[in-house]
Amino acid sequence: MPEQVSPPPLSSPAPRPIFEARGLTKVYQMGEVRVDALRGVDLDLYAGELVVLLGPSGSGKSTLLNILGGLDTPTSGTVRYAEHDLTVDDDAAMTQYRREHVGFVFQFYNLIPSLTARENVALVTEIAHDPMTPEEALALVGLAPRMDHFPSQMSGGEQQRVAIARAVAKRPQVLLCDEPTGALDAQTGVMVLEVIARVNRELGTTTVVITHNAVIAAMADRVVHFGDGHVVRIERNERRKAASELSW
Ligand SMILES: Nc1ncnc2c1ncn2[C@@H]1O[C@H](COP(=O)(O)OP(=O)(O)OP(=O)(O)O)[C@@H](O)[C@H]1O
Repeated sequence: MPEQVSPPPLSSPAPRPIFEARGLTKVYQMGEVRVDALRGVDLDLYAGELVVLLGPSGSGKSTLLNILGGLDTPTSGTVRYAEHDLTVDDDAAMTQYRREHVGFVFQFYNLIPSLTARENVALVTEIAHDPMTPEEALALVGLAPRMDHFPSQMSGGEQQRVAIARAVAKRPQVLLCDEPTGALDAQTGVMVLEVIARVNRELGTTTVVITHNAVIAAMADRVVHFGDGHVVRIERNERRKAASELSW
C-alpha cells in the first residue's frame, strides 16, 4: 500500500508578530505645553528581523523605541512583546522584561571609565541567566585583543562595540539601537553596523536600529518611515545590503 503523505498546506500560516503595537499615543504635558510625541502607532515586528526606523528629528522614534524596550509606557494604546503586556504600570515586571529580553545600544556608549572592556561586559553577565562569557561577547564584536583596555584607550567605534558586546552578552531576544552610529564617522559607523548585523544574523536577535541616515536603511529587512508621531510607510528590501556596502 502506498505510504499516505498528507498534502502540504495550501499556504503556510502567517507568522505571529513578536511585537504588536496598536494605537500607541504618547503625550508629554509640561505646564501649558503639550507635545504629542506619538499620535497613533500601529506596528508589528517579527522575530529575527532587522528593522531600521527612519525619520526626522522629533518624529517620535526614540519614544517608540523606549516603549518597545519597557523604559517608558504609552499614554494610550496597547503594546505586547510575546506574552508580555508592555503597558502595565508595574516597575518590577518591566525591569524583569528588560533584564531578560532586551539589549540597548545608545548613541553615547555609557561605559564605566574605571573598568576595562571585559569588566564593563561582566557587569551584565554576572546578573544574567544564561550569558556568554565577557570574552565570547567581546570576540563577537571583534575586540578579543582589546579586552583589558579601558574606554579611554579605545576609539569611539571600539567603545561602541564594547557597548554592543555588553548589550548582547546576556543573549537578549531583542536589540534596540538608538542612533548607534550618530557619534561616529562613516567608516567607523560601518564597522559598528557590521557588528549589529552579525549579532542579528548569528544570534537571531530581533533588531531595531533608529537613524536619521537614509543610507543605513539598505541593510534592513524592513524600513519603517516615521514622521510626526506616525508610521508613514513601511518598505521591505528585496535584498539586505551588507554594512560594508554602505557609504555616506
Ligand atoms: N521626556 C520628555 N518630555 C517632554 N517632551 C519629550 C520628552 N521626550 C521626548 N519629548 C518630545 O517628544 C517628541 C518626540 O521625541 P523623540 O525623542 O521620540 O523623537 P526622535 O524622532 O527620536 O528625535 P531625534 O531623532 O532627534 O532623537 C519631541 O518633540 C520631543 O521634544
